[in-house]
Amino acid sequence: MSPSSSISLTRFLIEAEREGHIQPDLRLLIEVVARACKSISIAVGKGALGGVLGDAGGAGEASINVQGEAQKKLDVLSNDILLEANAWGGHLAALASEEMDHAVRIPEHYPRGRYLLLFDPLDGSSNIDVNISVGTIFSVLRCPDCVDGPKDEDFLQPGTSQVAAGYCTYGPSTMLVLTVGHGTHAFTLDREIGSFMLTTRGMRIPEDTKEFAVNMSNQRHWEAPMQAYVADLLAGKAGPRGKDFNMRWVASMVADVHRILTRGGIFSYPLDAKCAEKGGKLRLMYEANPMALLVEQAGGAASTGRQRMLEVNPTGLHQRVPVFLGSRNEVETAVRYHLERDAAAA
Ligand SMILES: O=P(O)(O)OC[C@H]1O[C@](O)(COP(=O)(O)O)[C@@H](O)[C@@H]1O
Ligand SMILES: [Mg+2]
Ligand SMILES: [Mg+2]
Repeated sequence: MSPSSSISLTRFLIEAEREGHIQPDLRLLIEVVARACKSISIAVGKGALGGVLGDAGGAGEASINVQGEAQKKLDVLSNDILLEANAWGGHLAALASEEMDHAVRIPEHYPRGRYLLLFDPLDGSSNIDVNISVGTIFSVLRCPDCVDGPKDEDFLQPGTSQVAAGYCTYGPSTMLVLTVGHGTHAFTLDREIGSFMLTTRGMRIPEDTKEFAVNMSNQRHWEAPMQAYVADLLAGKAGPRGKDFNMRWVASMVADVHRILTRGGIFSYPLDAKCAEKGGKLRLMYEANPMALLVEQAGGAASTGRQRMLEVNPTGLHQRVPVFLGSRNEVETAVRYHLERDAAAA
């Protein structure tokens, strides 16, 4: 990685356009999202000084989102920043957010573009108040019916249809990680000049790993294949895997996935008895699909444990799924534990 990269996000996107990887309106849309992420980064960076910590809602009354989760002030603020930045740009037909019940159409009297934008405005909400990395995740789809639509159903496209996906991580440095279907690239915000600068072109996830990320406190609630898989990881050198594994869990998907894109590993949020009714904990459209595209474009793999993530046919805007992603061989091993045990139980 060059510490003195001179390629800005803008220049990178212009090159991608010249090479025919993106259309000019998608370039502008990505620029608008990046600008919104800069504003969120400034708000996150102010912390307690900016009055942005703590729960949203009035005195003694929690504000609950469509996911049934209590919102933080920064969840609401980040959502507003993304809505405001994108609503009138002319590149979008509609937006959908983890924090909103339904998609929002661009009003008819504004120029309506041909893309759909989905986002998790603030990922890792439980970490906001303790000054640990959080992030924003986004995904871009084409609008199939921009004349009469768009409706919620127009967003229900498999992850393979994404034309762009990315995240911004608000950590020690602010980074934007992006794919437009031609590799996964990392940009670091140069706070002095206010631009995202290319710092890694073509991120590659090592195929093998000795590091896993999972919330171990859910162990007793997991399904049998996951129990067996993690038991064998924990058995280390003496066990069937023949090597010792390390564990990391930030509890911000953006931060955990960023580590995996940087040095490998497997991230999982499997099905457990607590979230089985909902289908999982993480959201397909706002979290799993964009991360799956980024990971695949970096040579990794992403699965529900039983199916390639990007091939899941969505049934709802807020659908949840089990997630396994990261180093290709390790994800394939985890999937094998599921499929073999399913077959034996059938
Ligand atoms: O608190 P848990 O169960 O470890 O879950 C952590 C997971 O939940 C999430 O925080 C969910 O995202 P939100 O903060 O956007 O709801 C992920 O980022 C993270 O991987
Ligand atoms: Mg999230
Ligand atoms: Mg969120």
